[in-house]
Amino acid sequence: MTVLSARGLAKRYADTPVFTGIDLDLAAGEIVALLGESGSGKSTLLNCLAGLDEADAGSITLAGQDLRPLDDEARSALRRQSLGFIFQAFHLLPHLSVADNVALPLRLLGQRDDGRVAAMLDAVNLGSLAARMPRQLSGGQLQRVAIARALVHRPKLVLADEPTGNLDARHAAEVLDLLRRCTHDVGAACLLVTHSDVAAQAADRRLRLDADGLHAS
Ligand SMILES: Nc1ncnc2c1ncn2[C@@H]1O[C@H](COP(=O)(O)OP(=O)(O)OP(=O)(O)O)[C@@H](O)[C@H]1O
Repeated sequence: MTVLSARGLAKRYADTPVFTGIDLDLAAGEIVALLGESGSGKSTLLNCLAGLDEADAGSITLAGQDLRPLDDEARSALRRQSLGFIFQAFHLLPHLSVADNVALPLRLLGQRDDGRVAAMLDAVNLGSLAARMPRQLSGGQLQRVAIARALVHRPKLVLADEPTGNLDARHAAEVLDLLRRCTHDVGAACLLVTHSDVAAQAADRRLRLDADGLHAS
């Protein structure tokens, strides 16, 4: 089942084109690595898919819904429901506990499910740290909280921007393994921006972004 379909996506900043003619399909259950040189536009593409930035041209169909005819509010609602985002710098809220950070996507959907939050924390091996504050965790632990938060509402699509960029090899492998397992468990598709060969090889397939567009790698 196709979770995300993008056609003809293009983005430029002032006079500088970042990418053009991007077509992309992601199926439920697959992890796809997005590779490319620094500055090739990987983060920009991810942000456009997530609605954090706006493409200048093209269409995006997410969970069967074409985003174009939707107003801002409907787009945001669909993205809240269907999307999980993992940032390189974690982006946890410092004044909320680990459990409350993980519960956030559910709260934004008007839901409360303490059992689901606890199960997600167990899935990333952080069950015993639920009451801690983010400043009391290591980098690898923070990234695992971010994975739990991105998946707690069972999104159809997970976008991860260099989720292992800040971690040493052992913790990076652990986080990738968790991401793969959790993504498969919730049946999501995952697009993973990475500079790491190990992460790229762990993906189901690899795409490379360059000046000519997006190619199988
Ligand atoms: N807000 C912005 N305004 C102008 N130019 C931008 C903006 N954001 C990104 N760019 C430019 O767009 C291009 C793509 O940037 P982007 O961050 O998407 O690349 P990337 O492939 O993710 O790079 P890296 O691997 O280094 O993170 C770069 O040339 C960058 O300078």
